Amino acid sequence: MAEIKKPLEINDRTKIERIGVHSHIRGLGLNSSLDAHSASNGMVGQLPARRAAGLILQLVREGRISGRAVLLAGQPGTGKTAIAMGLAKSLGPETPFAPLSSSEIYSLEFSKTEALTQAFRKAISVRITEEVEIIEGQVVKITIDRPASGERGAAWNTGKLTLKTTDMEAVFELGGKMIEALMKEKVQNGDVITLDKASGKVTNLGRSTWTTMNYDAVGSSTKFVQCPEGELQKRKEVVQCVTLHEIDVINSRTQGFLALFTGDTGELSSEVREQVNSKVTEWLVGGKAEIIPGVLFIDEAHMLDIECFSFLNRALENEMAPILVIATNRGISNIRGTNYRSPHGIPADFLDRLLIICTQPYTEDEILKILDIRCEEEDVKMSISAKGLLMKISVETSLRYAMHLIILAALACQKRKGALVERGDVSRVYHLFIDVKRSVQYLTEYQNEYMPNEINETEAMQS
Ligand SMILES: Nc1ncnc2c1ncn2[C@@H]1O[C@H](COP(=O)(O)OP(=O)(O)OP(=O)(O)O)[C@@H](O)[C@H]1O
Repeated sequence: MAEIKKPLEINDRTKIERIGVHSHIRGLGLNSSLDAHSASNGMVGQLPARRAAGLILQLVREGRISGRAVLLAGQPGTGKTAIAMGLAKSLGPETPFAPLSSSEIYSLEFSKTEALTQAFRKAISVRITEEVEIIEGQVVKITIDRPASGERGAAWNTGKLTLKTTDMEAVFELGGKMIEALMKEKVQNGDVITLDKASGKVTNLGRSTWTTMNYDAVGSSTKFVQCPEGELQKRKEVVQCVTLHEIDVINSRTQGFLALFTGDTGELSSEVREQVNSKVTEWLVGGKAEIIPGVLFIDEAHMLDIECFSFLNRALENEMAPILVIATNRGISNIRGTNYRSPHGIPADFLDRLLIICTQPYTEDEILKILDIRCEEEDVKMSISAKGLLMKISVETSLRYAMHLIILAALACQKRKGALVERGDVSRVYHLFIDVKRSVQYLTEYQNEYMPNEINETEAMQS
């Protein structure tokens, strides 16, 4: 591999915010001395677990995390994933957080170890500082030559760009790609722009303060910048943060840059990874880069098998390893693929290296507060007595089930043209959608009415 390529602009991906099950979680809700507020940042209760997660956050921030692994253990719906999300939100934009559910490891496209290796490398960022050559100036004039054929829709291939600083002015020839980049950035006379000479990337920095005197009125959102001084061509220090996985994908001949967007990376060769590692080490030694280990979160950890645990054990020994946070709601159960029983379905030697954080069931007050936050998040106005009923349902069934009923009750309310969700709306949807307990009860009652399956028939024959 001649040269290791770094991805450009990959951190510019637009995030689409949806109302998801954890969208109300905005952080761990801790104060500056890492004590947990009873309700803050969308997080309610679980004070010891949140405090413990706060200490992990501190370790990550101080970079003292190599080889550490944390287990979040607790009953279903007690906020293990919510705490991991809170941790992720508190990390800051440069620290990577790679979430993974154990079931994603078992794929036909790649081996378990490949899936885990990719996940590990998604949780390690490299901050690269380098000097690039740029052209920076205020646009005086853009001339684009009409296509010779005069055909409508024919591409504009050539043109000229005049740029100036406070000290000089120069004209640059434009090619088709550069014209496209200028159009994409909506560059017009009077804007201050930079052109990256290596990649051809155009950045529109804003309107030059000089233009206000010469051009028409501008909108209130317009950003003003000074007209650059000195030479048009200069060297500038730029900082990029990319994960090791992103560098791997870009340097993998078979995958290429677009795979980052489709997520269709397939197996990456260990050769590419070795070359990327040695290049990154070179950058580190030369002071051009810095490693930022982040957090790898694996949910449903009881679904990992003995090979995965042995891989994780070894991967954690690596000095570049991120912090590993795993979560499970299982008690004593079989280690996947074996007949051995073990706490949480996790082998004893692996358990021994974990810091264990336990989550506890919620009190009625805490459930009420969480439901309140969810109503706000889903923009649902609900009466106090309806919330009380929802809380009772949550105690009898589960927090998740009660949370699902919020939007359903709001729809029932909308249907009767009500302004406030009332007890009756909650009760109506409670009877329309059954929870797990009632589903099991129903199944036991009507078991014989269902189609028999193969296992039942075989079992019946054996007995
Ligand atoms: N302490 C909390 N504060 C605010 N919201 C919470 C809290 N705990 C749980 N929730 C919310 O309740 C729902 C269920 O919680 P979560 O998925 O985190 O539970 P879990 O322990 O990971 O469950 P499981 O073991 O079934 O995976 C989620 O929508 C979560 O955001």
